[in-house]
Amino acid sequence: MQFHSEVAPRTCVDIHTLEAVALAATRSAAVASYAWVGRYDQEAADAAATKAMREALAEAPGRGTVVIGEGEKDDAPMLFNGEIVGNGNGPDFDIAVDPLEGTSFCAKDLPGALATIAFGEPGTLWSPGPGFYMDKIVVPPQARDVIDLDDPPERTLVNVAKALGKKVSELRVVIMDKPRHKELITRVLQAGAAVQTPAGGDVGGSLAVLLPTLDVDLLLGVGGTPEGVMTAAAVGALGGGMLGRLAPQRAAEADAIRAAGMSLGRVYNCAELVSGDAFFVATGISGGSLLGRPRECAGMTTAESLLISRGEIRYITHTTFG
Ligand SMILES: O=P(O)(O)OC[C@H]1O[C@](O)(COP(=O)(O)O)[C@@H](O)[C@@H]1O
Ligand SMILES: [Mn+2]
Repeated sequence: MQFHSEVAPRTCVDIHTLEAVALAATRSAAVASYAWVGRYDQEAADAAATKAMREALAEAPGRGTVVIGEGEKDDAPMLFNGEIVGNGNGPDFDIAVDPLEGTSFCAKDLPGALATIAFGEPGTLWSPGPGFYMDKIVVPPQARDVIDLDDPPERTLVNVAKALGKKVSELRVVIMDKPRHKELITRVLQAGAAVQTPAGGDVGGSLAVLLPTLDVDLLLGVGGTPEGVMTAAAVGALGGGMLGRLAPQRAAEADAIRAAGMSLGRVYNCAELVSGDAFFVATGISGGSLLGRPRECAGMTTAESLLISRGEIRYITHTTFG
């Protein structure tokens, strides 16, 4: 599989080259922000991750467009929406980045902070415009055809349980522990399912749904739009199911979405959030069940990453010397 360049002479760069760039980018971001783990300085950690990821992406063969970064929400000066990355010698590609996903986990030295990126062919990554938040459902492949964002959670649980060959009481649902999810958590518990309620990090929560080794069955609730698009790259590559709908959390956000001519009611499926070939890469920053934290020892730095691409998950432990 190749991402093609539209410039003449037509060039092709093997997808593995872009995967290597993506891995270098998340690894650099993870190692840079690891220096800030447990230092209670979210901004410094975010800035270090973003700067390192941006420098690594400058080496990418081709011309990448940052379709979504965290720029607008976090007022970040780098890797903002529309920024062009890469050395220009190669294909066009789109990226969605979150150099430090789980900023507060990093600042407080809690598990779950990740450096993340998704690469897609040009025009394939959905742009949420001024929408910062979206309602999401993420399920494994077996349940991809039974989800509906308009269903009440009780019905979703029944349908997903059936598709997974389980009872509702055997389901475990990831829902971020946010005030907006109080009622949702109560209803899921009353329906008989168990919940896992991390303080944040719905990319990691969604990955856990997709990975057979981690004991969760679906993710529900409202999280960030950048995180939603990156999640969709991973979900789509593995054939899982995902639905999303903009869910503004403030009147100004809703107004901006309407002013941009976007629909507040529209439900996007995974193939609409990421509409072509794409891959997803993450590197661990603060450790946890998904990926360990970077380790430095005797002049060597080791980082743990995963790459999700076209039906496979690869775990990469990478050690650099010097
Ligand atoms: O904390 P909020 O404002 O509800 O936003 C939810 C989003 O924030 C996160 O928990 C953390 O994201 P950042 O560290 O990039 O801010 C995401 O996983 C989630 O989608
Ligand atoms: Mn994030």
